[in-house]
Amino acid sequence: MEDRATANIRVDGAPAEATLGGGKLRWRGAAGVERALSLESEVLGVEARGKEVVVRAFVASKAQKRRRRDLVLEMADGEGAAAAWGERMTRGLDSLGRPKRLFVFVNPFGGRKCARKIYDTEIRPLFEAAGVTITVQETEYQGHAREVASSMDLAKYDGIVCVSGDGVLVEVVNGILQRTDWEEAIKMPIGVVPAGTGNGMAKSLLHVASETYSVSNAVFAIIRGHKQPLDVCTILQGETKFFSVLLMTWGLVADIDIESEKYRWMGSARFDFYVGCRAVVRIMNLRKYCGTIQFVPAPGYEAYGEPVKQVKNSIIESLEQGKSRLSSYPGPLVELQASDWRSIDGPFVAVWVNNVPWAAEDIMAAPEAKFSDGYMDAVILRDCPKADLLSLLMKMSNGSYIKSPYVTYLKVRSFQLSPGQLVENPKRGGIIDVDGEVIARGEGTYGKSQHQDVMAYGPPIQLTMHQALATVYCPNAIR
Ligand SMILES: Nc1ncnc2c1ncn2[C@@H]1O[C@H](COP(=O)(O)OP(=O)(O)OP(=O)(O)O)[C@@H](O)[C@H]1O
Repeated sequence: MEDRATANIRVDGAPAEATLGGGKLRWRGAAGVERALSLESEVLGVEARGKEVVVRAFVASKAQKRRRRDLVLEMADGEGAAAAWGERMTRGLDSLGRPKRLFVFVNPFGGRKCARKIYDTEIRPLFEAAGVTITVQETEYQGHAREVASSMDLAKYDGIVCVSGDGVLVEVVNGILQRTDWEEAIKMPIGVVPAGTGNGMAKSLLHVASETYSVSNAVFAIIRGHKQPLDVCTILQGETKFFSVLLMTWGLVADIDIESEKYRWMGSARFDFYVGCRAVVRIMNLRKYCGTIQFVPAPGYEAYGEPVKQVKNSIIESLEQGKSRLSSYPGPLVELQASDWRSIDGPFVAVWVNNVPWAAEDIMAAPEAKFSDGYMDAVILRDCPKADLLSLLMKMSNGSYIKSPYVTYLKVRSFQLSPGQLVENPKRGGIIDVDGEVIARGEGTYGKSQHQDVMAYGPPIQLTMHQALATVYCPNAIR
């Protein structure tokens, strides 16, 4: 859109002169006020209709909330001018590299069970206005998104969208990485539209780009098609592997979260109330877990912990074994020296390892986390007087809790958790949760007898980062 075009038009019945150039459509409105629309950041699509050009816009108002608006330009020079302007603007939009064909997962059971309604009322109309061809797949059971992502014909689509919580996103990443063509497949951009109870990724992407957290802003980010590389963490225990893009939690927050599951039937408001009460109960009867963590610190964090004399580097061993079997993604190929490792011994109140800043839309667990820096942000809480703990948890809503003297916050390349039993009850273990799913439960924890977890509680669980392995749609260039 280097060249400039002008035309006499009528907008909302009032005559005006319009200019098209530099990626902007400008015109003088009825009161003589100059108006402008940016093709890149405000226009969804364009259509020539007889003598008219309809510009489907999504504009930010003073209150910052974007709204749909159709601008109808009536061309004084008739149909030929309308067709030429329609084509010119369409060429301008096409040059932006926006996705045209999207595969959309909708989890009808996500969050408050209204993802389907959100899709019909808020999401589909925006995609339609942008002329995006959509293929929708409702997820029918747990693991369905993973299955589909592991076998679908990706050549038919420009991107995959998850209208869900973080759970479906994680399934899609895991499904893609189990493909034999994973190396190419993982380049497929993935979009997230928040429609679950845990929407940490959508919140992180919108917040870092200074966009308001909303369904429509998340959809518009996908339509605009900006992309952001995303680190993927391989979680490994022996032969068992799992890929994570959000966070691992052990101790306090995992306990509150998982023990609250059984009260889900109560509905969201009472569920939130229950989580609050549960948090207070957990603080009153604060649990501390034995265990050890080991890590390879990022540059600048070498002073944390104690040097480790002997590390059995099973990360590399397991990944090397995986490589020889070929096929799916083996995990990152890292060369870590034994001398790089440091360790911290328990007891621990909580350990959280994060890839992105927000763990949910109201919990900023790792304010320093970056999407593709190749590091995890580890948060360690070893002890904290009960009197300070509630206020510390409250400050998780804006991330300021990391300033507490009881919190250790550091960036690491690799991390190993050897979870132990409760200090006050050696017969009882804890819960390890990755991206909202329990991966290991110790003896005596809630749900132990009902579920077979993917990993065992006790043996070391290792986390290693693969920098910028995946790609997500984001609102605009992220710092
Ligand atoms: N039709 C379905 N029935 C049951 N489970 C489903 C269905 N579709 C998806 N799931 C599972 O629901 C889980 C959570 O999905 P999602 O993250 O979208 O919602 P959520 O409300 O944020 O859930 P959670 O709070 O458990 O994280 C995923 O593991 C997914 O596999």
